[in-house]
Amino acid sequence: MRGNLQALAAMASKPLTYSHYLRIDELLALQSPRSDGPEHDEMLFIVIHQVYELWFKQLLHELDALEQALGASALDRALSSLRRMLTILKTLVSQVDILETMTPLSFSAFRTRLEAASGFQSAQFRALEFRLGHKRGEVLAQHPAGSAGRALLQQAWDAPPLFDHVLRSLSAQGHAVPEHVLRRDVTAAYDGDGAVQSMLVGIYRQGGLAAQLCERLVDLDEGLQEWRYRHVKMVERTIGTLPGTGGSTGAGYLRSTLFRPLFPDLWAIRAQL
Ligand code: HEM
Ligand SMILES: N[C@@H](CC(=O)c1ccccc1NC=O)C(=O)O
Repeated sequence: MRGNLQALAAMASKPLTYSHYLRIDELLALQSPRSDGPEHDEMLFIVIHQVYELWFKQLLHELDALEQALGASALDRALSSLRRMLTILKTLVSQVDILETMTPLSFSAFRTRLEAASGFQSAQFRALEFRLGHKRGEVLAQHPAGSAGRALLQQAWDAPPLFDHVLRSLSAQGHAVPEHVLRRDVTAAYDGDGAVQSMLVGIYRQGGLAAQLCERLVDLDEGLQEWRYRHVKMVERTIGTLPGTGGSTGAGYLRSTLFRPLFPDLWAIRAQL
């Protein structure tokens, strides 16, 4: 207790600086290349992944605000949160360009030091997938019980995905969302519903903020698919047909993850609009 008081007194006496507020010294000490030398490009590899994880953290933070706005049927706030998420997603896609300045030769010079580490193990990416509705039990099980990643994923697993928050908000605003969809098991996959699609067609024809919300959700779905596509092309040019360090077939596996929509109803109705 006395130590805390002394630390607080010391903080109170010193003026707050950029470095102190942002804990820059700690942040810049977090890049630990493992290769001999070390290989110049390993620093880029580490930095870009850490930047991705900070943006994943921000996307999850914005998702909290989006879901809160939907719960209050405050569609203007919901659209602001979505606009920010979409802009972050564009940055995540464009960041792939930076990593593509690394040649296959540079990457292969330190790739063995990555051992079995892989993006497969990104708990925040998987939490984002769960919160956006792409829940898979086997992914949850891949993260050790008691780990921070497992706790994050369990919370995301139990929570209603974004589209359920959208449907509950639309229902609260008087739109005809079927009861069986509102009461569905939120840990189960959702493959779309005809009555929901009819309701959405009505929303589009009515226009307004609810229609804009649906269009931004399509942008979000497309944006994540865009990142997956860029990641596949980067993998193809960097390791070709080599298997992944995470045990997958590599690019072949990643190609199989493309084109799975997060919000199937919004894609199913395009021809009716
Ligand atoms: C040279 C760069 C990269 C290569 C060669 C690469 C390769 C791979 C491969 C082969 C996989 C399949 C799993 C495995 O067997 O390992 C994978 C998965 C993944 N990688 Fe990368 N990756 C690279 C960069 C990145 C970056 C910068 C991120 C950003 C966080 C990232 C995030 C992920 C994620 C989230 C998965 C799981 C995808 C899924 O299962 O849908 N990767 N990566
Ligand atoms: N799975 C990648 C290795 C890799 O890219 C990676 C390794 C450690 C931490 C994050 C990574 N990024 C994506 O998988 C590979 O097979 O080369």
